Amino acid sequence: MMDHVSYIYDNFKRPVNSLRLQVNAICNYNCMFCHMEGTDRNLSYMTPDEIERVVRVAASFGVSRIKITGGEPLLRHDIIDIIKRIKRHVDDISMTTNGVMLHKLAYELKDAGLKRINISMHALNDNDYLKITGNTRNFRPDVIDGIKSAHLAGLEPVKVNFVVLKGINDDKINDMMDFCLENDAVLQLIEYEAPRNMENSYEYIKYHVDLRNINDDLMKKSIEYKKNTLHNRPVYSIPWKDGIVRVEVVMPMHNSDFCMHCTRLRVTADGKFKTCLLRDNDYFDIKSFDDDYLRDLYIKAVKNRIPYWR
Ligand SMILES: Nc1nc2c(ncn2[C@@H]2O[C@H](COP(=O)(O)OP(=O)(O)OP(=O)(O)O)[C@@H](O)[C@H]2O)c(=O)[nH]1
Ligand SMILES: C[S@@+](CC[C@H](N)C(=O)[O-])C[C@H]1O[C@@H](n2cnc3c(N)ncnc32)[C@H](O)[C@@H]1O
Ligand code: SF4
Ligand code: SF4
Repeated sequence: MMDHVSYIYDNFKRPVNSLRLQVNAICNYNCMFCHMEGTDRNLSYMTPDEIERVVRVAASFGVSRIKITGGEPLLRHDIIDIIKRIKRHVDDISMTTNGVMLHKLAYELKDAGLKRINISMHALNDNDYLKITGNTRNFRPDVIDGIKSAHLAGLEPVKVNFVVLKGINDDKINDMMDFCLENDAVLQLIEYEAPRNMENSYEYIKYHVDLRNINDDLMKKSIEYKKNTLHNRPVYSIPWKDGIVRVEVVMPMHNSDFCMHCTRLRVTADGKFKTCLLRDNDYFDIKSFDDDYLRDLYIKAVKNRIPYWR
């Protein structure tokens, strides 16, 4: 573990203290809104050793948080090995998953070094869940088992990701607050996001909900208000039924404050640094996993980061 290392700053005074690591770009779902972390679906992947080399170099520049994502990260048969290797260099390891495989893996993930987990579940009824995830087989009960197993295994906090979609689930936020209260989870309300060139698409206009009004309403109801330093995202504590539920709101669209607090560099499944989710011309190909080469490329990528919404 590296102590007292200084971060590399980009030219907008943003330090990079975390990596968003896409460990694959395949998935057992086909969600109607999926951005695939700004990549295409493809079969590429880095080996656990290659991932460890990238993480070691990032840690040497002060990176202390790793977010594991995909595709669906739990489809990798070697995910436990990957986490164990990351853990040698970084403590705060989290994952975002659709949760289908989680009930089988939660304890192993925790033992390997995973600290916390975000589980995507965008509907509480089967029809909407199948429609959103593009599936014919219903894994929603497995996902709920996964949420419960994550708690039992000690992955804390458990967050439930909920992308708000007009006409599909935007009237279900209260139900999700009930669910999160019952399951001791943080509800993460997420605005459907897209790059500028997709904002006028039929799909986007049809389903996008601006979360600002919902956010204002939550703020009024809250008794405590904190910030997730990443993106300066608001986290509210809201008295709800017989308890208190925490709700985080992710409002990335046209939000310059969100981008000014973006402190992560991305790594794609096919071995590239990527400076921004919404850009498509910002890749730095990791052609060699040699330390010196990786260090130079890492610095180059960080220095090329530009806030998307300004
Ligand atoms: N525009 C943009 N959206 C992001 C970025 N990182 C995450 N998101 C979106 O934020 C939502 C939540 O992402 P998660 O992977 O669950 O969580 P996280 O952003 O890593 O943060 P934590 O909840 O603190 O672990 C998803 O819809 C992501 O697409 C980013 O750097 N830029
Ligand atoms: C790309 S997925 C990868 C991890 C995993 N497969 C999952 O779905 O949780 C990461 C997160 O981004 C969210 N997401 C995907 N496309 C999105 C979009 N266009 N707008 C907002 N969030 C999106 C997903 O719901 C999920 O919470
Ligand atoms: S589960 Fe995740 S990666 Fe898979 S399609 Fe849905 S959002 Fe995309
Ligand atoms: S600059 Fe903005 S859009 Fe790009 S990755 Fe960071 S927060 Fe996301």
